[in-house]
Amino acid sequence: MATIPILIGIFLLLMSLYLTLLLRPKPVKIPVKNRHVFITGGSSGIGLSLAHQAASEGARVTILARDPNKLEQARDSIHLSTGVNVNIAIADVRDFETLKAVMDEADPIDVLVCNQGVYIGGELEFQKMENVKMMVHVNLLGTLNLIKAALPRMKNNRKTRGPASIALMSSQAGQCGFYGYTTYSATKFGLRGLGEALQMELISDDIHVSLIFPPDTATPGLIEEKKRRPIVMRKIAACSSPMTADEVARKTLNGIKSGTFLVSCNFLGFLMCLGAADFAPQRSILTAFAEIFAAGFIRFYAVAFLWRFYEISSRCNTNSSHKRADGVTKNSSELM
Ligand SMILES: NC(=O)C1=CN([C@@H]2O[C@H](COP(=O)(O)OP(=O)(O)OC[C@H]3O[C@@H](n4cnc5c(N)ncnc54)[C@H](OP(=O)(O)O)[C@@H]3O)[C@@H](O)[C@H]2O)C=CC1
Ligand SMILES: CCCCCCCCCCCCCCCC(=O)[C@@H](N)CO
Repeated sequence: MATIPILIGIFLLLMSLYLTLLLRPKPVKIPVKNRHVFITGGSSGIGLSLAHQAASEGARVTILARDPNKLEQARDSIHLSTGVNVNIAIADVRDFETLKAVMDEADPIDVLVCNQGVYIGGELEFQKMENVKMMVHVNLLGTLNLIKAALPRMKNNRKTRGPASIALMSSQAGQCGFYGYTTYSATKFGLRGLGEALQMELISDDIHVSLIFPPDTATPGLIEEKKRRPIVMRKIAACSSPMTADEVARKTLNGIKSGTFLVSCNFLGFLMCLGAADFAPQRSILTAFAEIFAAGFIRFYAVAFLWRFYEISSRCNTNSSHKRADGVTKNSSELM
């Protein structure tokens, strides 16, 4: 009878050995103190909270966005609460040449956080093509622009400067495609492919990629989004409660510092990451263990969530007059 626990013990031991030998990349610690942390979309919401936290941990911080007034307000608020002066950079991430000029002028970057992002809600059918293109351009191409502009100087003298990080701000809508998020989800799922490939390209340069998957987060961006959110998505979003920008920024900074590839922000997000590990690089034996053993159970749980999401979608949409009567639902993007 004692043979079963012994067999289980041997199995777990072999599994640990397998993971210890094979898991890549190796664990890493990425400090932020006295290092240059460059945050796009750093004048508002999650990016602004992150800038506050990085500055208070002794990082040299630069925030980038388009609106100079918002950037200056952000700089003043960070100075007021931390006593630290952050640098500001004015650029649109869609403009590669300006980004290149900004990156060539700034101190070489140790931690690049590609956090800028836009969401214009609504069903694809009713969305203006210019808004579809704008989301792809800012969220996905903008991130590629940033990385391409920053990389040459990030790689320089890396051996003497220690490990670096590139963090990509995805979303839980980059793990599950939600109603009203066709384009946005495409851009945020796109960041996952980008991140996996980039990590493989940059591992020998000691540059480590993190992908962050926040749920709804109380920011100026979310306030705007909620004004036009399709009713189906309002009901789906009610399945999980919003986090504060400070909480998400804390998870982001911890994820960056530990070189974690898939960074979740709340418990449901943690389950989503465990269940969708696929080919994500993994450094932690414990998490790899959990991914291997939890995947099936999480799929079981996810099926129940999907059942609920599809119930909501078909109940709200079977009566098309109801849909049309709700201006927010049907004409969401036409309002833009
Ligand atoms: N809030 C939420 O519920 C969630 C947000 N996210 C993601 O987190 C990130 C931050 O979101 P949140 O804090 O809500 O954002 P906000 O809308 O509050 O702020 C967006 C920031 O991005 C900047 N920005 C927008 N467009 C550009 C551009 N073309 N070039 C440069 N900067 C730009 C804005 O400044 P300016 O307009 O001056 O350029 C601003 O600083 C986004 O990528 C978002 O998709 C993910 C999950 C949930
Ligand atoms: C086992 C798995 C369970 C999964 C359940 C998940 C329930 C999540 C509800 C909706 C979350 C919406 C996130 C989008 C946030 C976002 O990116 C926008 N706010 C952009 O501004």
